[in-house]
Amino acid sequence: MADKIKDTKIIFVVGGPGSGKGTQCEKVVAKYGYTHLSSGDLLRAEVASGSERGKTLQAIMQKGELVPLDTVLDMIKDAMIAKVDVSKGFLIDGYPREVKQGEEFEKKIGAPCLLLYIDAKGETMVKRLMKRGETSGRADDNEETIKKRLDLYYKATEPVIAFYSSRGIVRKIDSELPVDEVFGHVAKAIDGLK
Ligand SMILES: Nc1ccn([C@@H]2O[C@H](COP(=O)(O)OP(=O)(O)OP(=O)(O)O)[C@@H](O)[C@H]2O)c(=O)n1
Ligand SMILES: Nc1nc2c(ncn2[C@@H]2O[C@H](COP(=O)(O)OP(=O)(O)O)[C@@H](O)[C@H]2O)c(=O)[nH]1
Ligand SMILES: [Mg+2]
Repeated sequence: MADKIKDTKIIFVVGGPGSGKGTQCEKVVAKYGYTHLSSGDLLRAEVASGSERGKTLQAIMQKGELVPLDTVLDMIKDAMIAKVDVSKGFLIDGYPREVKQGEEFEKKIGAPCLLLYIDAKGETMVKRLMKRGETSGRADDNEETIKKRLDLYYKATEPVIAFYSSRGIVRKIDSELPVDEVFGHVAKAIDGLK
């Protein structure tokens, strides 16, 4: 894995729940052909499979808590291995959720060259998630779980941004703007990569 991943760009996409990570990642895929791996989607796929492990995961996600680190990391790693030969770059969406997740990722997989920090106000995120909840069918898009996810984001995930800022790889993206303008800034950050 380590030698194969060397020439592949790894981009962490970090932001609160409902900040617009998934929306922007889709646009990056369309323009740059990167591989999009959403840690939340990988977990939801496991839940949908109906496996025993999926049942355990579902209970944790329903509460808005973090699933065990190794579970998510193994899923991301397997998905990366499956694509590494054909991928120009990886968008790792919704990961790391805490500094420890980032450290373990780097030990087992490799270092990110960029962290896209998708930033929106708390009230904006809540509004978007309540709207998304009307159609998403996601068990965690409800008022109570949204509040827990937001609290956990501020407590556990924001420190991730400070951690990578000191390395100079964080680009803060204002996600209050219309989607296409947000993407303009995302594209600039990616174009700036060597
Ligand atoms: N690295 C991760 C990613 C996700 N989760 C679990 O999966 C849930 C959903 O994750 P995700 O889809 O990334 O949700 P949000 O951050 O709310 O963002 P989005 O709305 O983009 O899906 C989280 O609340 C959490 O329980 C986790 O534990 N660890
Ligand atoms: N107005 C506006 N809505 C957005 C923007 N980005 C995402 N949304 C909406 O906000 C909701 C959450 O977006 P999503 O990409 O799922 O966010 P994620 O939780 O960070 O992956 C979706 O219903 C999107 O349609 C944006 O830049 N502007
Ligand atoms: Mg998402």
